[in-house]
Formats: sequence, C-alpha cells, structure tokens
Amino acid sequence: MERKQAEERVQQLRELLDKYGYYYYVKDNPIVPDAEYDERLQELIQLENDFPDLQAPDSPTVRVGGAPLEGFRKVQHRIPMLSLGNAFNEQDVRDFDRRVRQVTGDNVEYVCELKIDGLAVSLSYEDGLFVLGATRGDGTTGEDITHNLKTVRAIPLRLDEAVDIEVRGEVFMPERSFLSLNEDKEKNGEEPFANPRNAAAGSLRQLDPKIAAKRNLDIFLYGAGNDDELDVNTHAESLEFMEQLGFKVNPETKKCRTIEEVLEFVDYWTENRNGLSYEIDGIVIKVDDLGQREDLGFTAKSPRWATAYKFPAEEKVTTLEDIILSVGRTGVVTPTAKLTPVQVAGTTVQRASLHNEDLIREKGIRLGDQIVVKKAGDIIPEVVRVLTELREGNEREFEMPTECPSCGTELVRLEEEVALRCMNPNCPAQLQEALIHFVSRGAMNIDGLGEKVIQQLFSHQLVSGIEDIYKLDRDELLELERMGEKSVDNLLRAIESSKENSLERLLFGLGIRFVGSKAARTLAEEFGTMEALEQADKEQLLAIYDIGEKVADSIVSYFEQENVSALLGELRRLGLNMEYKGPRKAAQATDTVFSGKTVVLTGKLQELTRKDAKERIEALGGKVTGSVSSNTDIVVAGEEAGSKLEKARELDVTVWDEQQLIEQTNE
Ligand SMILES: NC(=O)c1ccc[n+]([C@@H]2O[C@H](COP(=O)([O-])OP(=O)(O)OC[C@H]3O[C@@H](n4cnc5c(N)ncnc54)[C@H](O)[C@@H]3O)[C@@H](O)[C@H]2O)c1
Ligand SMILES: [Zn+2]
Repeated sequence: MERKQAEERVQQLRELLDKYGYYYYVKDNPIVPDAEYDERLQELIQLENDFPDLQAPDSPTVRVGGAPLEGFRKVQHRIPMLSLGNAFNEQDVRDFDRRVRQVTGDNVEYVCELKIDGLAVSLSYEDGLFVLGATRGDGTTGEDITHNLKTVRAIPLRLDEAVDIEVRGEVFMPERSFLSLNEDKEKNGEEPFANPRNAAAGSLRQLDPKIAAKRNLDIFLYGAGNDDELDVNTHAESLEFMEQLGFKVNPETKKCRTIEEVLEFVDYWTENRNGLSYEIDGIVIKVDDLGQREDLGFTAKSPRWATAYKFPAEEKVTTLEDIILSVGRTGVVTPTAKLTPVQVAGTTVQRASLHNEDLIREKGIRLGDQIVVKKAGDIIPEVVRVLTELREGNEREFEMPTECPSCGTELVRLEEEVALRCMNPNCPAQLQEALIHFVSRGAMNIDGLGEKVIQQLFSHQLVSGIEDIYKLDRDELLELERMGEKSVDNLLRAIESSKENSLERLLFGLGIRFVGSKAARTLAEEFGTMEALEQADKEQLLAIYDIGEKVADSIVSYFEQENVSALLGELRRLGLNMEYKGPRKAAQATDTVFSGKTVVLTGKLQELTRKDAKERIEALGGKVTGSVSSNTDIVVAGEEAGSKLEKARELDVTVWDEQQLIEQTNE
C-alpha cells in the first residue's frame, strides 16, 4: 500500500474505532459486534507497524478503554489498569509463548483463566476495609462507583485479615439475571440490553445505587494490582491468598506447564463454554512467576506477560451484495442473501437465508447494506440486523418479483402463509430440486449425483423427472462435461444399487409434504410395502403414533393423484424395491449390540455422515445423545475428537472408532 493511501485508511480507521468505542464504552450500547471492532483494530495495528511515522499518542491502538463519564468522581489509579494483547488462533498463542520464552527462558509456567465478559473494576481495601471501588476508565483515570459496588453481594466489605490490598476483577451479570432483566424491560416497553456485558456496565454506571442493587450482579476477582507488596511469588499464590481473604475467585483456573496444556484448556472451553451460567469471550493466559513478569514488562497498552485468546466470533459484519431467489421443490420462492465472503465461527459464510419477504421488510434490509451475520455452532447463517449507522446512501430497496424466476408463472401467496409460491407442477426449478432431494444422502443416497450433475442432466434434457434417472444411457452420460468412463460407470452402478433400497428411503425421497425421514421410517415399519401404504385410509394412518392429522391428509391426497400412481407404476416396472427391509420395529430389535444402549458420537467421521451414523444406531435399537455421562455405553470417536473422548476415557466408557461402528451396523 502506498503511504498516502495508508494515511487515509489510518485516519478512517481511527474515526471508525473512536465511534465504535464511544458507543461501547460510554453508551454501553455497541453498534457493531466485538469481532468487527477487533478486526478493524488489528488492521490499524498492522498499518501503524508498516508505517511507523503514522503512529500517534491518541490512536485507539495505544489507548485503553474510554474516558470516564461525567457525574462520577474521578479516581486516579495508583497502578494503571491496562488492557490485554489478543490472540485469535493457535498460532497467535504459540507466538505469545515464543516471545515470553525469549525473555524468561524455557522454564515458564502459565495460569489460564476464563475471560469473563463483563466490566473491569478495582477494589481497594485499607486495613481490611473496602474503601474504594472504581472502573478502569481510560486505564489511568476511572470512575468512583463504590456505592454501586457495595450492592454486589459477592464483594466483601471487610476482609478476614486487616491488609492493604487492591484487587481487580470482572463484574458480570449471570445469564439468568440478564434474561429476566430484559424480560422486565420489554414488558415496560424499554429497549433491552444487547448482551450481559452491556447490562452489567450499564448497571454499575447508574447514579442511583438502588438500581444497581436490583440487578443481581456478580464478580470474579482475577488478580491483585499490588502483587509486589504482598507476600507471594506467583500469580497462583496471589489468587490463593485472595481466596483466603474472602474474595470470589473463579474455580475454573488452571496452571499449565506447557503451551500444549494451555491449548488444551482453550479447546476444552471453546467446546464447553455454553454450559456456564455466565458469558466468557475467551481465555486469559498469564505468566505465573511474578519475577518473570517483571522481566517481561509492559507495552503502552498491555502487559507482555499475558494475552487474551478470543473465541472465534459468532457474529461478523459483512456486505449484503445481492438477494438471490431460489425455487424449492414445493414451489416456495426463498430469498437468499449473497454476502461478501466472511469467516464466521471458523467457516466461510457467503450466503444467508432471508426466509421470506416479510423478514426483509422487518429487518429493513437494503441491497449494499452492511449487515451483522451470525453463525452459532451448526446453525445455518442468518442476518441478525442491518447496521444503518454505516449506510452511505447508495443502498437500494429490494423488490420481490411477482413471477417465478424459473418458469415465469405468476407467484401466489397462500392463505396464512408468508411465502410466495410457484404453483406450476412442471416448473423446471421445482423438478430439479425434487430430484436433488430424491438422490440425497438421507433419501436414495445415490453417490455421484450431486447438484452440479443434476443441473447438467436437466440442461441437456436427459431427465425431467425422478423415473428418468433409472433410464439414463451410458453413451449420453459420456457426452457430458467432466464425465469420464470411470465416473459414468460408478454413477450407473450407484443408480442400479439404489433400486434395492429399503422402502423408507424411497418414501422420503418422493418428497411427500410433511413426510420427513423419521415419518418415512415409521410408515415403512408400519405398512411394510408401498402398496399397503397406497391403500391406507386416513383412519389407519391416524392410528399410528407420531402421525398427525396434517401428515395423514397429505399422504392420502398424495396417493390420490393420478400422476403419482403413474410414477409409482413406472418405478415398479423399472425394478425399484418397494418393501421395507429393516427390523420391523426398533422395539423388537432386542438382540442387537445397540439395544437399550446409549451412544455418543464425537469428532469427524470420514465415511458416514453424523445423520447416517445416528440412523444406523437407532435402527438397531440404540439411542444417540449429545453428551458423555456415566449413563453412556459407547462413544464413537472420529478424527480430532476432543473433550467428549477425554471424558469417556475418564469414565471408562467403551470407545469405538468409525470402522467398528460400520462393521457392527452393516447387515
Ligand atoms: N463492539 C464494539 O463496538 C466495541 C468497541 C470497543 C471495544 N470493544 C471490545 O472491548 C474489548 C477490548 O477492550 P479491552 O481493552 O477491555 O480488552 P480485552 O477485553 O481484550 O481484555 C482486557 C480485559 O479483560 C477483562 N478480563 C476478563 N477476565 C479476565 C481475567 N481472568 N484476567 C484478566 N482480565 C480479564 C478485564 O476487564 C480486562 O480489562 C474487546 O473485546 C473489544 O471487542 C467492542
Ligand atoms: Zn416456477
């Protein structure tokens, strides 16, 4: 980057970060997710590194926190309250360790602590008496919030020993208090808090302590400001001493002898943090030995002897470039946001479902908007909200079309539905989606027939419906792009062997409305053959546990259609199996390895999908649960299995690998 360009960007970033910081620190009401702030800050740090003459004493890269609020007495911190350097991945943590060992040598130990997402405070005690409580403020000057802190029950007003000590910790709002506070706020028509951190900060910076008293705040203390004046040599000793004095110290603190142990601790909490009753946003890693800490010293903003590992963000900011419309196999037209690709929770996200037109209106989404996208765990990415603050004036309103983007038929909105539908039964997009569903893993499971191939088959008019798959011609297939002899033969073999599938796969694959894979299995178990099901009336269907009114109606009207009978007749003629081949009822499968057993799946499976594995186990009478406990009988561990595997070993639970599972579940 040219210097001139860099200078402009630096200016822009500082303004942006100051604005974000103002809303976060002063208003306790951030306008962007933390990850957005962190990323822009990293960008600025990089630029100031590359162009050192652009550094400035008032840059957000060297400033801690925000200025103290008016209305509170200002407090000078005797020992500055600094920020922490950040680590965003394993490499950053290893780099931190390397920098530390350059100073301390290899003989170094760390203490790992949960990074509580709250508000830093300092508590001063004289002769064992609580005399002053302050916020961090800008690190040098904070706000005197003693009267509010006195309402926090976990803060001792008098210690068990008459010492002079200044301790630091994080005030936070437990999840339950946060939820009930927001419930109350909504009942009163007030704006809810965005997250527990802001709720805690907002509560502590109330001028009226009665309000803070009602907020059920809590605190964990994580260090003494004046360690060097105490009779301790290590941070761990310091924490222990604080605990003896009556302070609340977080129990999930771990001394680690190697960086590998540190990384294990990080992994463990990355996976398990949702089980806590309060929010954490990372892990703080601190050098234990106080002498080594002194050797390491400080930068302008943070100690060199500690770093904060931040969990991968579940919310990120990106640009909504376009809204794409797709027609599903039931004709529903779904708008999808096309995003500038962005890393969220460890994966690249470039699409997010917008569900329907109403949602676009509700959220006020315009093309070109900066939006917050969220992806938590395995959940499909969603657009959380629009950052209207960041609009530049060239964003455009989105208009939903009135005609099907695939076949041009006028779209209709069925009664009581928000979705728009194309009602044309021969709509190419719908037929194509139906086929993609038919061959999918949960249905007929035909390998080699991915979305791309199906699109090709359609565009070459080799297929127009399900039955055509079984009439594909080898020579025609060979003419398709990227289809060699080998892949064609494999494909034809996969198609041929799918004819032998048990009934439930075919039933699910047909895409009968409201008949998911579970209902399909139930129906197959109950009726045994397609013929029996075709002849079933509503009453017979309703007699089955799990089959309700809606599903029963849908099944009956499905089989009444003439083209359905024609399709089934054709499939029969082509040699598809129409009988159920599995055990007649899970309950009858009493003599399998899985009957009555509780199984947990963990790690990455190579050959099976999680869903396959689960289905196989359930078909043999086993139950699949999410967490390992003393009730678990078998843990199936794939690659990179983490804490669940560890737990299983601890509890002496039988552990299998994927191959064992496959062997035990193959008929
Ligand atoms: N969303 C926004 O607009 C916005 C704006 C400004 C700042 N921020 C967020 O604020 C944070 C940056 O500010 P920061 O300077 O407070 O740094 P930081 O949060 O990265 O780390 C320092 C803080 O960690 C806290 N902490 C929690 N547990 C701790 C423990 N066990 N030991 C030591 N400290 C512990 C302390 O409060 C300490 O001050 C970032 O998370 C940033 O994303 C967000
Ligand atoms: Zn259509």
